Amino acid sequence: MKIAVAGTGYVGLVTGTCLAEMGQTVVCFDVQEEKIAALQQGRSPIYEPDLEQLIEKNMEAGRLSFTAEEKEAYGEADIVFLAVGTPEKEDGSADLTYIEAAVSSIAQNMTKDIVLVTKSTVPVGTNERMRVMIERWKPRFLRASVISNPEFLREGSAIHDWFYGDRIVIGASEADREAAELLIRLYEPLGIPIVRTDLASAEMIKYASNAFLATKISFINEIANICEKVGATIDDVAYGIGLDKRIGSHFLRAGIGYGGSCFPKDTKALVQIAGNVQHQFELLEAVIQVNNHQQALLVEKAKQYMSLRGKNVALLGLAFKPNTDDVREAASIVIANRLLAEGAHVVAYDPIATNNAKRHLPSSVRYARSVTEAIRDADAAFIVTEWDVIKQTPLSVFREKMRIPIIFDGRNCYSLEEAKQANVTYVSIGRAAVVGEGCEVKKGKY
Ligand SMILES: NC(=O)c1ccc[n+]([C@@H]2O[C@H](COP(=O)([O-])OP(=O)(O)OC[C@H]3O[C@@H](n4cnc5c(N)ncnc54)[C@H](O)[C@@H]3O)[C@@H](O)[C@H]2O)c1
Ligand SMILES: O=c1ccn([C@@H]2O[C@H](COP(=O)(O)OP(=O)(O)O[C@H]3O[C@H](CO)[C@@H](O)[C@H](O)[C@H]3O)[C@@H](O)[C@H]2O)c(=O)[nH]1
Repeated sequence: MKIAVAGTGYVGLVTGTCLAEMGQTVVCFDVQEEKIAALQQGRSPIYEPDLEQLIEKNMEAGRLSFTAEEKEAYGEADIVFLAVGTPEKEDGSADLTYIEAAVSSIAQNMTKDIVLVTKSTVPVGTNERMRVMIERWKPRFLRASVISNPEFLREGSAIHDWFYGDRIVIGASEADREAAELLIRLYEPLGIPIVRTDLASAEMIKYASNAFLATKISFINEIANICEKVGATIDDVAYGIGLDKRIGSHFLRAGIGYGGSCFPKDTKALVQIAGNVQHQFELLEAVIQVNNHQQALLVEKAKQYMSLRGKNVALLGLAFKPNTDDVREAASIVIANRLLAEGAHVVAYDPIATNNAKRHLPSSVRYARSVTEAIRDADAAFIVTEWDVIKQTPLSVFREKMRIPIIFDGRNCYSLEEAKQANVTYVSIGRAAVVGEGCEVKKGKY
């Protein structure tokens, strides 16, 4: 059996590589020739733990290959996994241009009956429309089945998530029952529970999952903001809530809001999907609004302590979360722009994401090669991503290196006890501020 994968972003690369690791023969195609050229030399265009080693291993075993030729990818393929991007349009709805282009190319280049498996996140109804499209464009004597198989991987732990996911969702219409069974057999060795649905329900499971997780984050962030005002501590509150099994302890880390290539776009797309059927999704609209507010919160907090004009500010962490080089919709972009608008000089540090960040952040941001270089003589430090290398830097180092040791921590990397012992001014999320001696900065005084 030959498997083709369309798109070599996170989802395409992880899908192709992990299927090869499971013993399948896989060829991955992308329209970006430079990505394919790098991959053909065993180099991953993205930073994802363990991915490059697995790519190399499976290329050497002859199970995994990469091509920029559509014919080579789709000709003779039995199954095609579709993993192209579905970015956000200006109105928040999903842009399906890449999906349509890929379906058209698959239809023109297929030489056997195929099962088209949609991994990309697409609005409810898209797979049904894809069935119609491919039916119209493919050779008449061949058959194409369409399956919705949304992906739930998290960046930074994508390989683990493939092999140990909580569930696999397979949506298919009655007419494509055999194709769904083929896919179920392909996934069976993983031993992961399989949820078998119709096309629309599978598409909805993906959006509803992301929207629910985003809701949990905005909820805990709102609780954190109230905690600060009533003298409660968010760490204890989140722990106390999470022990209730009906709530669960995951996704209750308060911070500077969610970012990344999925939650921001998928929440907006679901508001649009609901709007298209005259349903105003008020709860999700509020989740999005809370998140926008939360991403800007750290700068607003800093302004209560100091004027940022002319200050040297260290921005620690640029990726939207640790263990990825992805900067899409990261809070660092909002924070850097706001700091610059307040007149601060920004020196940024990220262990992996700097090259990507340069494409997203204003050109006046300067870059350091280490935490200590970024905080040297700084007037304030903003912690934006909880990379190990950042959160393992003792606060005593901040005290020693900074001109005035004041830290605005958007990820609650340190305990209040550590902050007191290090004698720094430490402002975090949902917790009381710690004010160190010699850095009692107050509004308008600094
Ligand atoms: N990134 C994630 O963590 C994640 C997780 C689950 C689901 N998803 C969803 O999966 C989809 C892909 O996400 P991603 O982050 O991997 O995207 P990405 O932007 O990293 O990569 C998409 C790739 O598709 C390629 N492409 C565009 N048009 C093509 C075409 N016609 N043929 C072949 N390749 C083409 C692009 O060149 C790019 O390399 C999106 O719908 C996303 O919402 C992403
Ligand atoms: O308690 C938490 C958990 C996460 N986050 C933030 O939420 C964002 C998203 O984090 P995460 O979900 O770990 O990363 P993604 O790689 O974006 O994965 C999400 O989006 C993917 C794309 O749809 C889905 O496949 C995954 O299941 C879903 O978790 C990041 O900015 C995190 O910092 C918090 O602020 N608090």
